[in-house]
Amino acid sequence: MVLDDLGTSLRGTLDTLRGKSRVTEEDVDKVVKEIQRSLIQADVDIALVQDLSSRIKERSLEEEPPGGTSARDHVLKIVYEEMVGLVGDSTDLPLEEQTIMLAGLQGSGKTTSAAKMAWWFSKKGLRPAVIQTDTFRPGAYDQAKQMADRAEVEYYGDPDADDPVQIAREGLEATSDADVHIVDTAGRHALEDDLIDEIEDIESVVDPDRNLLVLDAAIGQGAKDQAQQFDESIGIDGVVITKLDGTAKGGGALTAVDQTDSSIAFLGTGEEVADVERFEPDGFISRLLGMGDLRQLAERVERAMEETGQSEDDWDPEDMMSGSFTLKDMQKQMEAMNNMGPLDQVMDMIPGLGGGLMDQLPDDAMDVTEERMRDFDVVMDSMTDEEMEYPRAIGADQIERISRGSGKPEERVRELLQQHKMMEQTIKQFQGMGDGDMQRMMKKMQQGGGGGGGGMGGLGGGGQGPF
Ligand SMILES: Nc1nc2c(ncn2[C@@H]2O[C@H](COP(=O)(O)OP(=O)(O)OP(=O)(O)O)[C@@H](O)[C@H]2O)c(=O)[nH]1
Repeated sequence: MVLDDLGTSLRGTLDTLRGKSRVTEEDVDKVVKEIQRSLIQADVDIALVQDLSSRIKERSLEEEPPGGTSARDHVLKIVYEEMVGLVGDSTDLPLEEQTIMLAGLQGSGKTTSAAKMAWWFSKKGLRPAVIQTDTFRPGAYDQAKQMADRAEVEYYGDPDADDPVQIAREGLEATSDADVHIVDTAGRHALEDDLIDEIEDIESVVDPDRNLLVLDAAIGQGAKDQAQQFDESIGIDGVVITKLDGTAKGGGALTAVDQTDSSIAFLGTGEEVADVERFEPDGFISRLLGMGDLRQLAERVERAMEETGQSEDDWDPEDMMSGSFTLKDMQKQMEAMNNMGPLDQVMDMIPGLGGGLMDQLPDDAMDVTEERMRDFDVVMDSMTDEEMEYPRAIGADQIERISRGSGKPEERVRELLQQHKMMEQTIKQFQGMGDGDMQRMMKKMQQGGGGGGGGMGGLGGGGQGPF
């Protein structure tokens, strides 16, 4: 993820401010240096970095922290606000009828992003259609069709046609019952004149409400020229940054946003249709700084529940808080959790778990955890209903039988029981709390994760369950 190590290094530096009530110039210099180092490593334009640094420095030293705010929280709040300012607002995308055209170089992730965005709009209750106008790359038609099928959205393309403008025109007609049209265009190795001519022709037929530039996060400063040319030709309203799962960069995309005076619309975090996030500056920066992102977490939980066929009512945290927590509950949660995406991405969204705690784990710890979760699932399938309901009553003989039945070592069965016990205890701590207590607890978790001054923008909403 972009700027991955910023949260950790910054937290280390900010921790040196603990206990201080005022910041000195030297303190702020240290913080600013950390930020500069991370941003430059992530390919953010030097001029942008310098601007940001001087604003953080100036504000930290000149602004008077509100009474009772520690020096650490004062600086963190300013860093947070300035970073949110650096990434800018999210591209305005009303949930209504519209046509979006995608532009970008070959391999930037346009086709994948078209399907992901269509999937995203469909989850918001709209009826999207993807129109593939790429006649240049063999296989583009099939790839786009497969992705659209996976996203379960309407698709139009014509593998035999060679005029993209005609495909666009026919595609819009053929999908006239859809309300969101996403038009994918051909890419090239580099920006060639014929690509620009082609995209301008398609644009004049499609008459899109928004043009989004799709950029690979690893692009670096080359993004600047590309963004400028596309902007001059068709006008860019927003940027989709793809492949954020595979790089610690992403700064080039920020340059493109700056260059086109636009904003970020979506983030791509994997190859599957569901690996997409609507860009939300406050949540994104919170996560980056290790403060979690409850809004994204809540959205993933909601989707995961939909996929497992559970409704909010089946999984009401209040219910779980008042009753006993059985292995059946644990299995349900694990299933939902699996549907939420890679564990490390999910963990980053949990206040108090993002950044710091994760960084202390060895690199393969998450793989081990995912593997272990799969094993737990197999182990649970070998248990009787009664064992699932009353795991505390499981004795040595039963452990041996379950181990044999599941083909997993006894050690795994014990680990599962141990894990269940720990979760049950966590839930007990939550039990009996009123809403206000719950909020205080959430706030505390945020602060524990380096969040400092509570109430920072956008961290409302609620994660559910103890994971
Ligand atoms: N890991 C990861 N891979 C991605 C992401 N988005 C796209 N890809 C992969 O990047 C490769 C190129 O993506 P495409 O969607 O085909 O790119 P394109 O811009 O349509 O390419 P052209 O049609 O050739 O212009 C594919 O292998 C995708 O699976 C992402 O967010 N994460």
